[in-house]
Amino acid sequence: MKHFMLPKNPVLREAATTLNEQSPNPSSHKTKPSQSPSRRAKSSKENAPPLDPNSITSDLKPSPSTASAKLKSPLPPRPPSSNPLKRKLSIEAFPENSLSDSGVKVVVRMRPLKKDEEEGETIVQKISNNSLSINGQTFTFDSVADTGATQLDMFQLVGAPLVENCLAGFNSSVFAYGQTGSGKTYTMWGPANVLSDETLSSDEQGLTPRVFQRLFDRISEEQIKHTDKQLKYQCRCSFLEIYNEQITDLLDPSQRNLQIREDMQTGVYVENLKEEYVFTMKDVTQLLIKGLSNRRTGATSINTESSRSHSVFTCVVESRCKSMAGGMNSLKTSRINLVDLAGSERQKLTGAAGDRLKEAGNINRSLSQLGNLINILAEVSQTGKQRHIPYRDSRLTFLLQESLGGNAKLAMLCAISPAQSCKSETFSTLRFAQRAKAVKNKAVVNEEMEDDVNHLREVIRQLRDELHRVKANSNNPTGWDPRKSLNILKSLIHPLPRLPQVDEDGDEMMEIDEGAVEKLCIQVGLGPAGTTYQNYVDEGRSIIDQGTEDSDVDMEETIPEQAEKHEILISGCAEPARNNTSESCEEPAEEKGTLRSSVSKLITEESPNKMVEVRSSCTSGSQSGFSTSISTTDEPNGSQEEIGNCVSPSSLSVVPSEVSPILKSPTPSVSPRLNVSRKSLRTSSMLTASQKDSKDESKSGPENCISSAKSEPSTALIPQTSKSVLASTEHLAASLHRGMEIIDSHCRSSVLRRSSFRFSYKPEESKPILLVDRVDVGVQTFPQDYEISETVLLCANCKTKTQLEVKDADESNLQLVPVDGSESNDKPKKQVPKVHLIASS
Ligand SMILES: Nc1ncnc2c1ncn2[C@@H]1O[C@H](COP(=O)(O)OP(=O)(O)OP(=O)(O)O)[C@@H](O)[C@H]1O
Repeated sequence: MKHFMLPKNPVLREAATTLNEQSPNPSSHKTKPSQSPSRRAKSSKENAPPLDPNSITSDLKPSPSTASAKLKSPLPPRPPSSNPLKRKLSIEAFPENSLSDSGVKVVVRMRPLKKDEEEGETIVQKISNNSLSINGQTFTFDSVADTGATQLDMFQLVGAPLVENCLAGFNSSVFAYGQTGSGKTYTMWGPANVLSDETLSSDEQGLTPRVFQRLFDRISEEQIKHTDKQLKYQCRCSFLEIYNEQITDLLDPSQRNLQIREDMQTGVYVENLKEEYVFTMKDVTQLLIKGLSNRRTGATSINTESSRSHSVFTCVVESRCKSMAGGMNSLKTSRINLVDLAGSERQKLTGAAGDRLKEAGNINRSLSQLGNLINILAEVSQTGKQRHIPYRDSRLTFLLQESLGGNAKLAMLCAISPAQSCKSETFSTLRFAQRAKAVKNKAVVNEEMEDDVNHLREVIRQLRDELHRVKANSNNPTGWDPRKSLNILKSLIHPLPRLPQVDEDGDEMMEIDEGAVEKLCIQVGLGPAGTTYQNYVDEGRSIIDQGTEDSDVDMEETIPEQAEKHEILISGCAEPARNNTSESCEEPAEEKGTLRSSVSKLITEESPNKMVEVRSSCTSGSQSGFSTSISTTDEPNGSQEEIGNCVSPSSLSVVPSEVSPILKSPTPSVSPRLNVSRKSLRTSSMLTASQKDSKDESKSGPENCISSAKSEPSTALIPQTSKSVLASTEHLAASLHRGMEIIDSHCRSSVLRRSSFRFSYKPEESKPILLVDRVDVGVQTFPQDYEISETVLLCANCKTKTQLEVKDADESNLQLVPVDGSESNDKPKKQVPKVHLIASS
């Protein structure tokens, strides 16, 4: 039979002998692109039926060489657990009424005896419409068609429901399974000489042409019925075969060894498989004739035109309509898979040799893998146990996986022979059919509503947000995200143009465009790029430092290097006080550490070439506030250079650069460092000298720090007064904003700018802050309507306050500070005493 396959493609015939020698490596086989992306096959997971392992001769069962071949099989790489989720989601995404917990429909068809078999005994008897017996053993299925069943009967049993399922939006598949010569091809396609009969006048028309005739009839009916919905259908078909584990496009036989691909959106598909749009029965018939004529067949002792490959005819049916209710568009997509498997055969029976033997081995192997898959699916369906489903065992099962236990309604058409000679094979087929009957698929209506799309987008957005939040918290238990804070800080620096926002959710290391920040600083008018950049960095760091008050246990390690680098250190209070402050601010260690770490990271990422030191200090005083001082040291050619700018109106300090009191402190402090720094940057927060003066100087110390903190719990800018301040980035950012306003104000009013500055913030009830005499160091950043009352020098070590007498300072304790505030080496510099200069009112 199969005389419709007359014009065998010579290319394929030739290829049949060479394909086995080709490497299965996908990269080694080029395929030309498909006609258009829209025509590219996206045949989702398609299905195929299994083979009873019992029917396979032992010499054809999987062997080590088989396993090796399997490893070489160029199936797409296994996605990282995304597929199960995808499948799960795709099923759960549908409303319950669109779900169909459908078992596999099994129909057994018994072909008539052949002439050479007629003398023998018929071993199979039909008992009822759904049961039969063989050698006294009864099998029950969904339907049993005996030898008198017609092609139309088979269509009514299998084809008609398939069409209705398809129009409802379900994927629908039919697999023809059975031993060679049992009538699979006859049932699926019908004889070739009647295939071209578009009127289906021949009783021998196969299932497939009948299905499409019915499909087109029903489409017409539906369109007439739903004209108000503007119902439109589109069908596109493809036809392929799997021969010796290689895929060939039967509609374009030059496309051989096609590769199976898989992605999240389209599922499993065959790359470069040709798809043809069909609009009439004639279109389909032409495709069937063309494809079947290209299918590989061969003569065996049982079947003169035995199919030597698995063939899969796929039609994707899309329907679009407008819902009357909301005018939303609806898109239903269903896939029809019509699969004619190659027949299993016992080599002893068929006497296969040469190519036939090799083909038989591949056929049996893939059918065996299919049978194994069915066994597992049946077990899972019956017991509910979770098991690995070996879809990747073969091209067949991988390609057809959606139909096997997945999103499809599946009908298994099992063809058997009643001949005595086929008894063993028939038993195997019936057992396979029994197992297939136990498999439960989860078919869903593949419909997308416009509203659904929008809803899913929103869900995705929310999930993404949640994921980002969790990721951020996993890295930072306090929830404080330096990236987020950086963005907030950037956005708060008014009136700066917004800097490019940092991806707060990115996994990669945050890299700050130093140039961009520098540019930003220039734009805001904070002074020369180099120094203002550092100021900018210090702003955030200082404010954060206010909240952390934590310490760096690595302080000791930083001392030698810092000493060598002639850094300028401006700090707010003397060492003991600072140290005590760090210890007395009663910050939770965890918060301190975390925040400190985050801040350090932020700063060091922004300023990788600068050593940054953050210090906080508090002083006693009822008028609490904070001031931030920033110092920058550049050390070109080893020359000592200091740049000190104090924006604070009332505090100014210069500390010795060689060994700063802070560095000497054995108590925790912060010294986040990256790389071998050529610059150092330190910030210490402190109360203004005027505030300090309001209290007894002798009370400055840890106790006063604590008391101050406790006495001013409502002062927003006193970090040590509330833990919430630590956790609130916005709060810190607000502090920065306030500070920046002050800076802005200063920038507008001040004639001079310096390379470093200090700014302070005080509650309204605090005393007026007086400007400090700049001398050569620092710069005042407050409006000039303040008057300097006095200048006091406070020793960084002993905290004693004295009148500033630069000339008395020990020359060895002098540092060079650029007068104009720039970092340039060319700028004039002036020696200043390396001691804290604190201006107090
Ligand atoms: N129900 C039937 N009525 C009449 N003839 C049939 C029927 N079933 C099968 N035949 C005939 O039996 C022969 C084998 O059928 P067919 O080629 O369809 O078997 P097959 O299962 O496809 O075999 P293979 O697996 O080797 O391809 C053909 O000549 C076919 O015409």
